[in-house]
Amino acid sequence: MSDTPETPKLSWWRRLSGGLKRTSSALGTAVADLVTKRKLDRAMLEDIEDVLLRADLGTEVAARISAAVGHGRYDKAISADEVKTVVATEVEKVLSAVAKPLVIDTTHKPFVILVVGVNGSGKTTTIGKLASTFSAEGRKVMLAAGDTFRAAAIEQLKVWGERNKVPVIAGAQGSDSASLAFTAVTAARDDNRDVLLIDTAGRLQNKTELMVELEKVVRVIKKVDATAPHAVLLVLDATVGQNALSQVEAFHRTAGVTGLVMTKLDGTARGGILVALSEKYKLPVHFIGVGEGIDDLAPFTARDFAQAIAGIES
Ligand SMILES: Nc1nc2c(ncn2[C@@H]2O[C@H](COP(=O)(O)OP(=O)(O)OP(=O)(O)O)[C@@H](O)[C@H]2O)c(=O)[nH]1
Repeated sequence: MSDTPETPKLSWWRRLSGGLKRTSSALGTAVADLVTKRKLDRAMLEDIEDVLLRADLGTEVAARISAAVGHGRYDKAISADEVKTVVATEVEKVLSAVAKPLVIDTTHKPFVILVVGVNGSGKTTTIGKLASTFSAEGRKVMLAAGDTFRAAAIEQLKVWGERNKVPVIAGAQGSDSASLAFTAVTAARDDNRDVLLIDTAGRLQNKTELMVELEKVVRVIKKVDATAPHAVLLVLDATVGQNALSQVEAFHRTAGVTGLVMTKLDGTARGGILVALSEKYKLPVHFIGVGEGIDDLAPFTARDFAQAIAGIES
């Protein structure tokens, strides 16, 4: 037995492919059942398309994959591995178009990043991880506890601030989040910070109120710097599946989302939805979260994700 520690890359891949196992196993088993002892025909392709839809890949991508599987293979035997390879190839094509790093434009000081998403999606944790990443790059970071609705969210952000040794601008629970954002952008500018990460509420009394508040936060930030926020990151929980589509719709309309972060890809994720929403909205995907720890945020790479979904060893 080897006691060589796993490389970060390997342990990260293991968690991603493990998290997407539910999707990849279901897909692998269903495809194997369909192709065994049969030659490819229209009915088989329709069945394959259904399997892909159940994996949350969306109608357009499912149709495209099934057409690619059929291409030149009618009346021939096909293996499950061949189908998986086509799935990985087609999914990678969709994701390659959106896999983009988050670029910090240093002409903005501070570069203001507003982090939005529903309650529990992983906003605060992602901010903590991003603060660590940016600090390691030598940037001066500041955090703002804009989720003034929940006392625990404020405390949680303070803990991440201490862990990263970066200042946190926070108010009392129930205080106005837009005015907190105003204070934070001003403080970050006065303190010559490179990056300001602003947390926001994921839940208020109702969805309309949440969106109204978010609009106000954006409006007020612009009073300090008309070009801000410079990035609006929507944090999506990979376990919610189809629900992610309506979240993208709502937050994009309200806050002008510039990029996505998908979290909880280490658990029992339903990551296929990232393919469907990449096809539909074409928003950049910057990072994925594969755990609760400070280092468990990785830049998004199309190939790894596509192979993990298809259940192909990287
Ligand atoms: N397994 C796993 N858990 C995560 C990941 N990201 C966040 N979490 C956990 O998900 C839970 C919710 O995360 P938060 O960061 O508090 O989510 P939030 O969006 O800020 O939630 P509110 O503050 O309630 O609006 C916490 O228990 C986190 O530790 C991830 O990538 N993987």
